[in-house]
Amino acid sequence: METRKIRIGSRDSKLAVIQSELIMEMIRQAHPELELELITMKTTGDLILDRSLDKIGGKGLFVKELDQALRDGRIDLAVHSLKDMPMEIPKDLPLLAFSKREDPRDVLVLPKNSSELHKGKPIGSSSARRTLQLNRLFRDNPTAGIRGNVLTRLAKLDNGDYGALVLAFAGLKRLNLEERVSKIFDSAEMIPAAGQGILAVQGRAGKDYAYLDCVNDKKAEIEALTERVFVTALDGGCSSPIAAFAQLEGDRLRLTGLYYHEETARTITGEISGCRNDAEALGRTLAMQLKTEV
Ligand SMILES: NCc1[nH]cc(CCC(=O)O)c1CC(=O)O
Repeated sequence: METRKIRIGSRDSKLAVIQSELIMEMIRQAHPELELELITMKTTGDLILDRSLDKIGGKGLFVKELDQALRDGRIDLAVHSLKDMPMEIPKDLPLLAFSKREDPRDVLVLPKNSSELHKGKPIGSSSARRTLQLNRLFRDNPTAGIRGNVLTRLAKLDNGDYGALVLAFAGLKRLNLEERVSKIFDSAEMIPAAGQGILAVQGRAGKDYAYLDCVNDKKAEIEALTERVFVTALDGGCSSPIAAFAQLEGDRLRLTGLYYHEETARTITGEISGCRNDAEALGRTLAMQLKTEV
C-alpha cells in the first residue's frame, strides 16, 4: 500500500513553525502510517512591517496566501494561531480542529538586563485591545505600536526602544522563552483576545480529515466558538478593540467580554455564564447586553 502524504502549510516565522510541528507531532503519534511534510510561506502580514495591521487590512493578511495554497492543492492543511484568523471563514476552507488551549493570558516582558518598568517609557503593544487595557493599567507609561513576529518584537525591546512589551504567554512558552516573562496579567485585568492560545487546523471542504480527530480538543472548540460568536455579533471590522475570553469548567461556560465604543469613547465590559450547550447563545447575548449598555 502506498503511504498517504499530508502536506501542512504554515507561515515561516519560528513560532508558526513550532506550532505546526506541535500539530504534526499529534498526527504522527496517532497515525504513524501517514507521511507528513511541512511547507512554509511568507504572508502579506509578514512582509509589510511598517504599518499597523488595522491600516493594511487586518487579520486576513496572515491567511490569504495559505488559503490560496489550500485551494490550489499545494497543501492539504494549514495551521494557524486562531487569534490571527478573520471571523469569517470561507465555506470551502473550514476549520477542522482546535488544539488544546495553551495558557491564554497576556504577559509583560521587560528589556534584557532590566528589572523594573521605567516610568514614562512606552509599552509596546501590537493590538488596539492591548493598548486600551494598558492605558487603564499603567497611568505613568504611554503605549506605542509594535509590529513584526515575536522574535522581532523582542529584539526591538532589547534595543531600548520600549520600556516593556505585552505578548501572549502562549507564544513565549512555545518558543521556550518563558524566562522573559516578568508579569502574568490576570485574565480579568487584561482580557485576552478571542482564540488566544488555541491553534486551528484548516482544510478543504469535502475531503476526508478523520485523522484530525486526534488534534481536536472539545473544550478549546467550545471556548473558541463562544468567543468568536461574541466578536462577530459585536463587530463588523477588526480595528475596534474587542476582548473575549471564555472558560469551560465541567458543564459551566463563562464568557468575559470587553469592547470599546468609538462614538462615546466608552469601554464596556461584561460577563455571562450558562451551560456548555449554549455557547452561541451566550456569545450573542453578551454582545447584545454590551451594545445596549452604551
Ligand atoms: N499576533 C501574533 C500572535 N498570534 C498568536 C500569538 C500567540 C500564540 C497564541 O495566541 O496562540 C501571537 C503572538 C503574540 O500575540 O504575542
